[in-house]
Amino acid sequence: MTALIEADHLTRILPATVPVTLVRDVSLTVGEQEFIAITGPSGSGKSSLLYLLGLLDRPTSGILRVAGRDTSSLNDHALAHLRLDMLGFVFQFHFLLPEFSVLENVKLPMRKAGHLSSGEMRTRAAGLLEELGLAGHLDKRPDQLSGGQRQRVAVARALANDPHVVLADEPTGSLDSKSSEQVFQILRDLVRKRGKTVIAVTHDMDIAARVDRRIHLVDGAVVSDERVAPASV
Ligand SMILES: Nc1ncnc2c1ncn2[C@@H]1O[C@H](COP(=O)(O)OP(=O)(O)OP(=O)(O)O)[C@@H](O)[C@H]1O
Repeated sequence: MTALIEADHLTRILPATVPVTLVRDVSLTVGEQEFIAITGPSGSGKSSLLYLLGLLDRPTSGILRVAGRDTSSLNDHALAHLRLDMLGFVFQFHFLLPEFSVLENVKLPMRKAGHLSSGEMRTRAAGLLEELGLAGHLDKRPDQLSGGQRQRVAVARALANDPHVVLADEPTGSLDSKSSEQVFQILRDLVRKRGKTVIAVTHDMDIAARVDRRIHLVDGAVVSDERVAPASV
């Protein structure tokens, strides 16, 4: 298994009068084409761990390697580039820019990465949106779409730079059951059909039951890391 992300005794402590341990001594390896759920009670550190794995936060101690690179030695600029090249994010709330069109929102991470021409960005963004069933909505603004459609735009944006790993924080948390199922199927297809790795923080037991690996946290620590046979649905 090629390791995409390797966490070695990661701990994240929030400095305060009484320091808060968000993530406690977590070691794990994430490989290619894995479909992973991070589960655990509210406040168990799921989002905090996702942010560390996604290079949105730095550990207090421990080593995090992404694509074999020790991230502790990287400055913020290098970290941002590694993030743009390797990782895509989907959050519970879509965080699309309201004043930009759907197409522009998906082009934004491509602009930041700076690898493509304007025409290439447009073609790629439109292609992703079409694949996600949003062909007729390219020029709309996010507030003209339903919640499920907005979340699909957020998935397209996460895929903008063709990342190896998509990290999702409660991706279905604000959706009705039909839209949740659609987003689940899209995430599953990213793994099955596009060979991506997906790591999703979720409270949704229906989703957690259908992934290939479940990492369960309690009080910031991994209490179980269970691989299951890939589900057919
Ligand atoms: N900036 C902060 N300041 C103080 N406490 C924080 C901060 N960020 C997180 N925490 C606390 O750290 C713990 C872990 O938070 P985190 O959001 O990672 O948990 P979670 O498992 O994702 O929770 P939830 O399921 O409710 O979203 C919680 O007790 C939270 O209240």
